[in-house]
Amino acid sequence: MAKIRQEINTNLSPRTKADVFNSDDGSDSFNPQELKKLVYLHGAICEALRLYPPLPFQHKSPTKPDVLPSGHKVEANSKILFSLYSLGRMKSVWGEDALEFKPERWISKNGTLVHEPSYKFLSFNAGPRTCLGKEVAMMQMKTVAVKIIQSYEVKVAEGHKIEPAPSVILHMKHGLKVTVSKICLV
Ligand code: HEM
Repeated sequence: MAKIRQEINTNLSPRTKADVFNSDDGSDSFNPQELKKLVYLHGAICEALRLYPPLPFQHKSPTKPDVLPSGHKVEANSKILFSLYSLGRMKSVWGEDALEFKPERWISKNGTLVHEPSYKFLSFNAGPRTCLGKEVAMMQMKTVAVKIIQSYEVKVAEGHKIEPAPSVILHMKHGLKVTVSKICLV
C-alpha cells in the first residue's frame, strides 16, 4: 500500500490528486490517461484478479468432436469445466512463485507494464466472449483504490483468516475484517 501511495504522489498531477473523479474536460468522470501512470497499482489489481478471480470457473462445449491440445478427446456438446482459480496458481504457468502476491511480475525492467496473453491471465475470459467491460472495470477499480489509498491506511485484522468460499462468484468465507485509519497529512 505504501508503494502505491508513493506512486500516486509522484505520478499524478495535483488536479487528479485533488479529485481523481475529474476528467480533462471538467466532467465528473474518470481520468484514464492519468491513471495509466500507476503501474504498481495496475500490477496489484492484476495480482488480486489472478489469485482470486471473481469468476473462479467457467465451462465450454464443443459443437463437434474434437481433440484438446492436451490430447484429450471430447464429444460434441459435452460440458468442459475449467478452473480459472487453479490456472492463476499453477507453477507451470506463472513460475515457482505462483502463490505469492507480487505486483512486480506485471512490471518490466524499464518500468512499463508487462502484457500477459488473455489465455494465460484468464480472469476476464479470452477469445470472442471476452469481458466487454474489462477496461471500464480496471478504471473503476483504480479510481476507487486511489481515492481510498490517498486518505486511509487499511490493515487486515490480526489473525483474520482469508479463505475463499467456492461458488459461481468467488466470495470470502469469513469476509474481510480490516482496520481503517485516516492518514494525517502534516
Ligand atoms: C473485475 C471485474 C470483472 C471481471 C473479473 C469480469 C469477468 C468477466 C468474465 C470472466 C466474463 C466471461 C463470462 C463467460 O463467458 O462465462 C465476462 C463477460 C462479460 N463482462 Fe465482465 N467482468 C468484470 C466487469 C465487467 C464490467 C464492469 C462490465 C460492464 C461495464 C462487464 C461486462 C461484461 C459483458 C457484457 C460480458 C459478456 C461478453 C460476451 O459474452 O460476449 N464486465 N466478464
